[in-house]
Amino acid sequence: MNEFNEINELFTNEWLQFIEFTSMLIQHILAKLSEEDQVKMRQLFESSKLGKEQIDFMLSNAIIDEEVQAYFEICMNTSKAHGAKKDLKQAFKQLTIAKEHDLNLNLNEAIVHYNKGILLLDLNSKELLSKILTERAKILEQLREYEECLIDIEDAIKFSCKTYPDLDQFKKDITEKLIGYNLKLREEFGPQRNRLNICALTENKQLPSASSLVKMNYSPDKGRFIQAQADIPKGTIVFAEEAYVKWLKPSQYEKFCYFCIKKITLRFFPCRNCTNVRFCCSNCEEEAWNKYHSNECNYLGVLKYFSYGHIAAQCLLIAGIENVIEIEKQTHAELSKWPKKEFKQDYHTFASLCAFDGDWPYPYNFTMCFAVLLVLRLLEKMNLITKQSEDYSTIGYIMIKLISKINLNCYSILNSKFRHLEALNVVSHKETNDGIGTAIYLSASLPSHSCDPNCMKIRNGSMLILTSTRKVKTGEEITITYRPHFKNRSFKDRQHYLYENYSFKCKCNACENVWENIGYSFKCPNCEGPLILNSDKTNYCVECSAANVISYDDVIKQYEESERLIRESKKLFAQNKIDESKELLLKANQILCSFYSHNDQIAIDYLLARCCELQKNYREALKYAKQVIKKQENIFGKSSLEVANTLLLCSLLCDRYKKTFGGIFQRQKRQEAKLFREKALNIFKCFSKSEIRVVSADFSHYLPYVIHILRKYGDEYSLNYCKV
Ligand SMILES: C[S@@+](CC[C@H](N)C(=O)[O-])C[C@H]1O[C@@H](n2cnc3c(N)ncnc32)[C@H](O)[C@@H]1O
Repeated sequence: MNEFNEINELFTNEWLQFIEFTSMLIQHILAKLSEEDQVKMRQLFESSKLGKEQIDFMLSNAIIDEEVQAYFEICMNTSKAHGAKKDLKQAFKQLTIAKEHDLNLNLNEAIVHYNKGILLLDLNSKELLSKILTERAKILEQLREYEECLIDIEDAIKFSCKTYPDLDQFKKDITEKLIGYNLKLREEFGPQRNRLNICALTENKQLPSASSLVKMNYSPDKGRFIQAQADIPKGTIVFAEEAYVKWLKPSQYEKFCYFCIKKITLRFFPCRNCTNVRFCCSNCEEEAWNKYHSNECNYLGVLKYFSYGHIAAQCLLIAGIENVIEIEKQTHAELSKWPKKEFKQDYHTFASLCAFDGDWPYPYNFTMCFAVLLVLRLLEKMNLITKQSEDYSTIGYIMIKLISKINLNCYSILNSKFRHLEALNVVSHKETNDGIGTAIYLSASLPSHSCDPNCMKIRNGSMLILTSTRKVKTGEEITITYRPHFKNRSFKDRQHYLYENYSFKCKCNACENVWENIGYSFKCPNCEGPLILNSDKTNYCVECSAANVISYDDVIKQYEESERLIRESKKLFAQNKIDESKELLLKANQILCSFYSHNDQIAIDYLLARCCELQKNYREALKYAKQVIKKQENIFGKSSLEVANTLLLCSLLCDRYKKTFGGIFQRQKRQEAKLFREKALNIFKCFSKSEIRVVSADFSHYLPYVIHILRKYGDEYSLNYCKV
């Protein structure tokens, strides 16, 4: 078992570590099994689908049982060795340091030590907790962090057994300050700075958290899907749903609320039992505790290795094991009878979610099975099941099904509510992965995928919002993208990705019509037509149908060189070496000339416009900005936010340009600036209902100008931006 400890040290990502570990373990186990069992195990895990058979085999084999137990104990001992415990003495030590910092006006340091102290405090000492929360609130007040301060005061009032008129007054004062402060922000930045003000929709009786404009329907091709039952204007919220299960990556335990996944900034509320996880307030702590954390709390050190296994365990705990067994037995037969008449937000619904139907590759399926056995062991420890129970292996099997459902229906929870590229309406060549957790939504699991979707996802903590990105007509299907978009992957790559990851052959409109992304293609050496590149290195020209006419590796090499040049030029730009930066950009531009409209070309033109602007060469800056518009129209559409942003940039450049002229030219440029501005505002207005106007990263430099324009000319709602 020593080698396993080494692996523990090697990996920072628990799940990767676990996969690596189980891959190694399978060899270890095979070597110990009888020849007959070796053959059986190989067959079970190398060829057939994961299910009851594998679970039963693993449960009935004494050697495997021993290995499971041995690993389980290692995890338990490791987590015991590393986990800090509540310690009143240490807590007081921290609180004393905090007080000293407070007296010396080192307010941020004081908060750090209050946090450390509160984490170690026994929450049963309610009066003490209330007193310390009040002290922390006072510091937060001095830091003008009124929202955070108010949460502490409310918790202080909640935990205090006595009535404190002082606390009530404190709450009143801070509430007033907060209103005043928000009004000030509103004056400076417009309404609702950085905030997406969306309440869960409750109008739809069939689908909780969906708008009444949609309903569920069924087709033999796709199963259940969501359909518009009235015309839906662009920018309408069709789903706003809280996650049924939300799982935070262990590496994020200290950074986000373990229950609602809100970012922890200055302060947090601790778990009543452990020092592993943090909450944004006592209400979240209470809810998590009541729903699942009371059971799993002491075993987080073990569970954190199992990722999907942990999420499945949380599903079981939230739903209640007996309930799950009962309902799973009933619904198993019902799955073929879609659509359901009723759609209740209970475990019944979760059980009826579609499951991943493909084959998990070996030894990944062994990893999953092993995780399930470990969770079963944990459930025993929690006194929720016994090994003697006839349902023991059934729960194992249910867990496998749960994992398959999670695999197919899960959404990533992203670090920032606006960071997701889709929210920027940008389809990027390179995909980013800044997931901090995983969530399951019951209603929002139903929309189908399309490579040309009509809705986009926006995350706000663990809340998922789907909004329409164009007008959706009555009867049309509501679609989102499961990742591939016809603007960033070839038809072949899209089909491959969806089959590999979700086990279905995509039948969306874009795929049925074999749409290729011309905007991302390369130039065919024969006819200069759009040449489509697939990730398996094949390529073909849409215009002359020539196949495999270029070397994939050569193109990628050139592309990487252009990327390097852009990187270097950005560095030079940051050092204020504008001429040198421009030179590299022009070189990169030359390389990318043999490609069609890439995002990278847009980035280059943006930077060139910026260089020219700093050189006060507004005419050339305007030329590059106009080139950006053309490419953006090509990629994102004429009325996209990207185009609107660049139109505003053009208007800014015209304004500056005009100052270098006199008389008639000045008037002409003023007129031009106005035209650009009006076009931009018209686009922004279309997005105003969705309350989302995002300024993309490339554009952040012009943010003050955007704010200025929107405040001066936009409607009341057209300013809700986010720096990214
Ligand atoms: C997350 S579920 C969507 C809800 C599912 N249709 C149901 O009945 O529960 C994903 C499954 O829907 C079907 N599906 C979704 N988008 C599809 C598409 N573009 N083409 C074909 N099938 C699709 C596939 O069976 C896929 O495995």
